[in-house]
Amino acid sequence: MKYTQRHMNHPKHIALVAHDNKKKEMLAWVSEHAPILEQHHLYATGTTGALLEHNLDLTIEKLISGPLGGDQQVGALITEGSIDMLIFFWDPFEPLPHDPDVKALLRIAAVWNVPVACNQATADFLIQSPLMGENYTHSVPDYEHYRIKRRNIAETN
Ligand SMILES: O=C(CO)COP(=O)(O)O
Repeated sequence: MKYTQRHMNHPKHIALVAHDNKKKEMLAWVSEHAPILEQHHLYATGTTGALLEHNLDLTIEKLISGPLGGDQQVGALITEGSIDMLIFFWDPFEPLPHDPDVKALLRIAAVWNVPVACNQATADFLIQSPLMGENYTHSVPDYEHYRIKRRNIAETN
C-alpha cells in the first residue's frame, strides 16, 4: 500500500502553531509535507492557519489567534482528547505577551502525553514515523491517584 494511502486510512488530528519569526519555517515544512498532511485533520491557531491556507491548497480548522487565546484553545482540545499531535514552532529568541499561554500549552501537551515537535527536525521525525500510517493513538495517563488526592483535599476542607 502506498505511504499516503496508509495515512488516509488512519487520519490524525494535527495542530499546527508557529510564532511570527517561525511562520516561514512552518510554511516551508507544511508545504514539503502537504501530500501527507492533507490526509489528516488539521487545526491551527488563527494567523498560522490563515497563512497556510492562503499559500497552500489545504483545509485547516482555524482557531483564534495565539495572543488572543488560540494556544489555550489548542490546550482545551488536548484535554478533551481531540489532538493526536502538536507541531509548535515557538520562538526561542523573543519574549511574547502571551508567554504564559505558550508555557501552558506545552505543559498540557506533556500532561496528556501528546507527541509534540518544537522544531523542524523533530517534526520531520514525527511525520515520517510509521505510526502515522497506523491505527495508533498515544496512551493517556490514568491520573486516578491524582483525582483521588484532589477529592480527599476537597472533602477535608
Ligand atoms: O502566537 C501563537 C502561538 O503562541 C500563534 O498564533 P498565530 O498563529 O495566531 O500567530
